[in-house]
Amino acid sequence: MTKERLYLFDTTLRDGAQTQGVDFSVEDKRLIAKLLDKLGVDYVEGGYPGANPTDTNFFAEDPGLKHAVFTSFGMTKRAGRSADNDPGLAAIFESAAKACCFVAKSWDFHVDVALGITKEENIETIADTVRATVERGREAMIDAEHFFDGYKANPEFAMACLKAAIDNGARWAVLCDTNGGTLPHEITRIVSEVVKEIPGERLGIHCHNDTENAVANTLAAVNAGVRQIQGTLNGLGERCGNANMVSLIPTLLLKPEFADRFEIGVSLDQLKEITHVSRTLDELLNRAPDRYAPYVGESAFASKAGIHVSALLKDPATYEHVPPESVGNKRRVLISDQSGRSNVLAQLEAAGIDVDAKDPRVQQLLDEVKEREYLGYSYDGAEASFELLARRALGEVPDYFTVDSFRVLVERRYNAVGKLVTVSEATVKVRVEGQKLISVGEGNGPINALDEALRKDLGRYQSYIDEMRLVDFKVRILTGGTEAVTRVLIETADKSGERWFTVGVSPNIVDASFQALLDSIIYKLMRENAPAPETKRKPTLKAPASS
Ligand SMILES: CC(=O)SCCNC(=O)CCNC(=O)[C@H](O)C(C)(C)COP(=O)(O)OP(=O)(O)OC[C@H]1O[C@@H](n2cnc3c(N)ncnc32)[C@H](O)[C@@H]1OP(=O)(O)O
Ligand SMILES: CC(=O)C(=O)O
Repeated sequence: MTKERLYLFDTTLRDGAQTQGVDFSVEDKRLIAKLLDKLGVDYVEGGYPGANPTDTNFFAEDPGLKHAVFTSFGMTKRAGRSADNDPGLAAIFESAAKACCFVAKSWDFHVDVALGITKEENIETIADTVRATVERGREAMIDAEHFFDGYKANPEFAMACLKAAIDNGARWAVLCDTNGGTLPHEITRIVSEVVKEIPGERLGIHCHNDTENAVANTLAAVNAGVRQIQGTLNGLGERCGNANMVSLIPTLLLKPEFADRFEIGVSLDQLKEITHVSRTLDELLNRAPDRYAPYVGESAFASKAGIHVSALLKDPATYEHVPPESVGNKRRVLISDQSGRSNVLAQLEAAGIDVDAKDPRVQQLLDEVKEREYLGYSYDGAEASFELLARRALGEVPDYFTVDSFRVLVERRYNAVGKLVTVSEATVKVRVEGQKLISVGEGNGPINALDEALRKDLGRYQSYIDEMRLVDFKVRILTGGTEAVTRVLIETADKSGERWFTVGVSPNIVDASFQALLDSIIYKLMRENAPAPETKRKPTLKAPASS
């Protein structure tokens, strides 16, 4: 069966820039455009030339896309003036864009209230704008704004707007659910009616996510006949965002209902880049990646429940809807009080710890995890602390150094220029192979000061930890066992980009933080194969008697 072509139109750089808190520079735009091009999307809509200096500059040069069509956005010409005389259109036509996508009103209520013109004038603005674009040798298309609301209110007018574009040479008329309130069954019904008059290969879909149905609505529109999909990376976009390309692309390529019928510009090899693309965008925007994002989130293939893990290890298909590698993601097995022996074995194997499945220490370790979780520890987000717990149980963690004591002072005082300041100072006394070391650290808070002091001088181990940095620090007060305790989760990173998570629990926040900081340093020393001191630590769990 020959497959039909579906076209992907990415609007991260335009609708995505309409996300609260998102602000792209020209350089960001160039980088993302290249990323999208490499991924294999068909159109990269880069913004609105003439609307602001960033977009005008971005459109001044061709970004050198190899596959995607460089596309501008803009509104149709103002009523009452010709397309040749419209300054908004002039800026778009001066740009390096090869295709132009115009937002066109298709809801009579909007024509009346927002534009204050007649329906006939609106149709004429669409027709003239498209004609002028085609005359200049550019590919023209319209985003029929509020199409679904417009169709419900006045289907004849909504259809006339689409036809004004198509009849004057637009390659695409894109049906927009601008307010994002349309539901999948309505999309199916309306698109099925539209394709009776305009062929699906001239129609696109643009859905907003205000009822969390943008992806579902997009797929419903494809099933009903449209052949262009608009969306954004990570679902960025006005208000609640747009249809998420990062969810749509894997669905189109991996789900037989779509993969067997359609072809897209992204290959299965390119699909393996999608996790990287999604995280690169977050990195660029300084946003924490959504851990729970379908396909690409860190938790998308993370299994926690013992019953899941036990089956997953027999065959991943038991609990995975697609293989994580297909989207460049990874399988993760979590450890917690929801675990069984299978979780422990999988984690040990992932950490490179060789233990026989029948070794009684596996059950002992599981019991210890459950007991510690009851006391307030949480290992499903602190894999480095779990690995240390396991290796300590097996006697594999050297006593690199010993902390004799620490002290933290918090002082509020007037400084030399008479300003009231709160300063924190920490002193840590450690012993490294018999050598006593005392370090003092200052910080904007007690934990920061403690971290500074602890990592200031570890003697022969200092070079291994020089490039560590504390990335995140989360505190929760909870009831551990029967007492109120503080749980501190610390994320640490090093220069290579590796990140690891450790946990500490205590009724005292400084003590809990200190435990997590210590775990973080010891984990790093262990990963770096730092030389062990002469004396080896005894296992905390007894090895089985040899037979
Ligand atoms: C559905 C969408 O997401 S559309 C998103 C469009 N993107 C943006 O708005 C972001 C960039 N926009 C901008 O920088 C500015 O809005 C500009 C430069 C485009 C226009 O700025 P201004 O001229 O100051 O107008 P302002 O933003 O206040 O109002 C929009 C004007 O466009 C008119 N307009 C809106 N849609 C259309 C359309 N499809 N065709 C013609 N005119 C339109 C409105 O009636 C309004 O006109 P008015 O000022 O005569 O009332
Ligand atoms: C064009 C567009 O972004 C919309 O109608 O939502």
